Amino acid sequence: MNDQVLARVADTIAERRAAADPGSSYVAKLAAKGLDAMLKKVGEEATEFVMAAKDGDAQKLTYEAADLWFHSLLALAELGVRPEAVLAELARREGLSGLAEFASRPKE
Ligand SMILES: N=c1c2ncn([C@@H]3O[C@H](COP(=O)(O)OP(=O)(O)OP(=O)(O)O)[C@@H](O)[C@H]3O)c2ncn1[C@@H]1O[C@H](COP(=O)(O)O)[C@@H](O)[C@H]1O
Repeated sequence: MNDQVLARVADTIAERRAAADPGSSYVAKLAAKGLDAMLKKVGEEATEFVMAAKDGDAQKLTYEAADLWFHSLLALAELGVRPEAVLAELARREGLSGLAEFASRPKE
């Protein structure tokens, strides 16, 4: 286990999106349904993450976080964003501190 896991899962997602059978591949099944279906799953998994956190169940929280990250990777892939870009943004923020420095970030 190392920090290449996100990149490897993104590579697998790209392979499955390109070639896999929606009948046997979960990635291909959601890719066939499109972005809205992926975003619906992200919302559901985020809710399950919050419920696990409120329960204080660390094992379930870990499981739900993995579900949330995975479905986020699916949505990122649909929009052509690699996890390396997200990790680079987190790394950039390591050099920032305090409200003033974060004020320059893109607004919703
Ligand atoms: N990490 C995951 C992963 N995490 C979760 N899931 C799927 O996401 C689902 C989670 O959704 P839910 O908990 O809501 O369960 P569900 O009700 O069965 O799901 P739905 O019916 O709502 O779709 C699980 O049932 C799994 O099928 C995943 N499916 C795939 N991966 C990765 O993607 C790779 C390719 O998978 P396939 O495309 O299936 O070959 C795998 O080798 C893994 O690395």
